[in-house]
Amino acid sequence: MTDTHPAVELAGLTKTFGPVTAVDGLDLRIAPGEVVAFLGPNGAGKTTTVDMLLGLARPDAGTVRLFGGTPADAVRLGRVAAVMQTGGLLKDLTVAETVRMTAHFYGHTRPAAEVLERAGIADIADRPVGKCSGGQQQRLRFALALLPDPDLMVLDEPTTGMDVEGRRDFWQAIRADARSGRTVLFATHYLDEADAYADRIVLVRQGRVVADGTTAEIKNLAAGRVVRATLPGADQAALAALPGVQSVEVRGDAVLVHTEDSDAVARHLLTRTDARDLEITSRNLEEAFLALTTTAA
Ligand SMILES: Nc1ncnc2c1ncn2[C@@H]1O[C@H](COP(=O)(O)OP(=O)(O)OP(=O)(O)O)[C@@H](O)[C@H]1O
Repeated sequence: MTDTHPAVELAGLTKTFGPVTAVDGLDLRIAPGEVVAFLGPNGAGKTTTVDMLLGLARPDAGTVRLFGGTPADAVRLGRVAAVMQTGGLLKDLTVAETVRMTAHFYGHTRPAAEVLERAGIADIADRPVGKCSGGQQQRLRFALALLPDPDLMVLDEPTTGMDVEGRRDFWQAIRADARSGRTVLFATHYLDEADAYADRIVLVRQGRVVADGTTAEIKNLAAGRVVRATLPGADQAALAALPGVQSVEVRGDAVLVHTEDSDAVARHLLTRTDARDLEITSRNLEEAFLALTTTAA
C-alpha cells in the first residue's frame, strides 16, 4: 500500500497522572521507512507516549495518527505491532509452537518459518521458551510482532536487562528487518543503542522533545568544547555574545562555556577578564545527552 500519510503523527500529545505531567504537548512526525530512537532518561515520558501511540492509553489532549488513521484502525489492520519489555510468553511451548499458536489469532499472517528466520531464531525453533535466554525471548516477541507484517514496529525498551551480546543480536535482527522498509520506533535510555541502530534520534525530557535530528546531527551537538575557568562574577552576557558560543553556565565561582570556538573563548577569558585555572575539554555524546536531558539544559 502506498502512503501519502506520515507513519506516525503526534500533535500536542499530553497526559497527566495527578500532579505529574508525563507527556507535555509532544509533537512528532515519522515518515514511512524511518528508524527512529525515542531517547530519554527514566521518567521522560517514553512509555506513556508509546502507550498512547498504540491506543493503550487515552491522551488528555492532542492527537495520535498512524498512517492517517487512529491507533485502533492501525492495530486492527495489522499495520502496527509492538514489542514490549516483558510478558505474554508460555514457558512450556517451544519457540515454533508459540509462533504457530499466535498466528491462529490473526486472520492472515506471514509464514511461521519466515518470521523465525527474520527474528534470527530459526535455529532454536524447537527449544522450549522457558529454556531460552532473555535475548532469545525478546527475539521471539519480535517474531510474533512480525506475524501480521506490520508497516510500523514499535519497541519499548526491548533490551532492558539483557547482556551486551543479547542486545547486539537482538538489534541486528531488528536492523536487518528494517532494511525491508519497515518503519521502526524504539524507546530506549541507552545512548549507544540509539546511536548504533537509529537513523534519527528524538531526545525527550519531561514529556517534551528537546532535540530531534539524524544521529549525525545529534552527534554534532556534542562536537563543541567546554571551556571552564574560575571567574567570580563572570559576565555571562559578554561570554554568550562571543562567536560560536552555545551556552554559558555558572557554577559557584566557575564558569563553563560550551562553544564551537574554544580558542576565541580562551583568548577572551585570558586577555579581557581575570579568569584563571582555564581548562578546555571535548564534549562527547554522553555529555550532549546529559546536557539536553537534565534540567540544567
Ligand atoms: N500509571 C501511572 N500513574 C502515575 N504516574 C505515572 C504512571 N505512568 C507513568 N507515570 C509517571 O509519568 C512520568 C513518565 O513516565 P514514563 O514511564 O512514561 O517514562 P519513561 O520515559 O518511559 O521512563 P523509563 O525509562 O523509566 O521507563 C514518570 O514521572 C512516571 O512516574
